[in-house]
Amino acid sequence: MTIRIACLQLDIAFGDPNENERCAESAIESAVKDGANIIVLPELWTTGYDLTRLDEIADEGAERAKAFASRLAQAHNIHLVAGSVAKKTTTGVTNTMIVADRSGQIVGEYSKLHLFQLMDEHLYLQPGSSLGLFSLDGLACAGVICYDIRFPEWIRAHALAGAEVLFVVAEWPLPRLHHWRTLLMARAIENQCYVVACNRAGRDPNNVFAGHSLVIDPWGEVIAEADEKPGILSADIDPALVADVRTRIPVFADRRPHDYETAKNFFKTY
Ligand SMILES: NC(=O)CCC(=O)C(=O)O
Repeated sequence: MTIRIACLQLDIAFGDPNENERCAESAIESAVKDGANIIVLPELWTTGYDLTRLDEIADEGAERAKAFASRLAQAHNIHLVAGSVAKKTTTGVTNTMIVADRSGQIVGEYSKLHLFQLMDEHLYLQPGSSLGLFSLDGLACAGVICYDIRFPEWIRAHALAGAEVLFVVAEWPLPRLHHWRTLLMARAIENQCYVVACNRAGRDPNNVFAGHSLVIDPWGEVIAEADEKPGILSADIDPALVADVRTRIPVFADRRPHDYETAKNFFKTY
């Protein structure tokens, strides 16, 4: 059975949660009309990278984003991988992904583990400390955020737990478009999973963003790719393909973790 995915490649109004919610809701309605079962939003889609104003605009406990995701998921009977938002906590602000299932339950919450210094995240945000695993109608899913895709061992931990679909939400700048496409394809091929990657479009005061949201199958084939403009990228995925590819080339069964450990200390002996 196929599942229709829609990535909402939005342009994000800098530091304006009200305007961004309005745009996201209207894009969600369009994707629903097109038959989407799972809808994905980009990274920090309510505020953008307006990090100097987080005191004012970050979402207390991500409660507003959770209410938004829960209401729309239930109203439209869809799963909503509601991108990430700046979540205010007692120990600082995190870059946190929220996932609501079709019943309106919040079934996933993951805070970005690897903070991206080139965009000053380490100055304003706290890293998370938990895995990004969740389940949607029995489909084993993982969610990661932008820079996280440069850490294959982090994605592997999710694949080893059984993830069949990796959702990536991002604000990835245009100058590194080549890295974005190549890293996403590599993560799909090495983990033999679907990769659904939703990037933002447009620009902010510091960056021009790449767009090019992608859906890649477990064989590494790009089945849908957006251009750089705002829009909705739709694709149908077939979860049965994951088991098929994993049977054809049994990468997981052929792993030799014990031997990988021995490499760690090799040069320390000199
Ligand atoms: N928002 C991000 O994490 C951007 C990551 C990025 O641009 C990269 O090159 O990595």
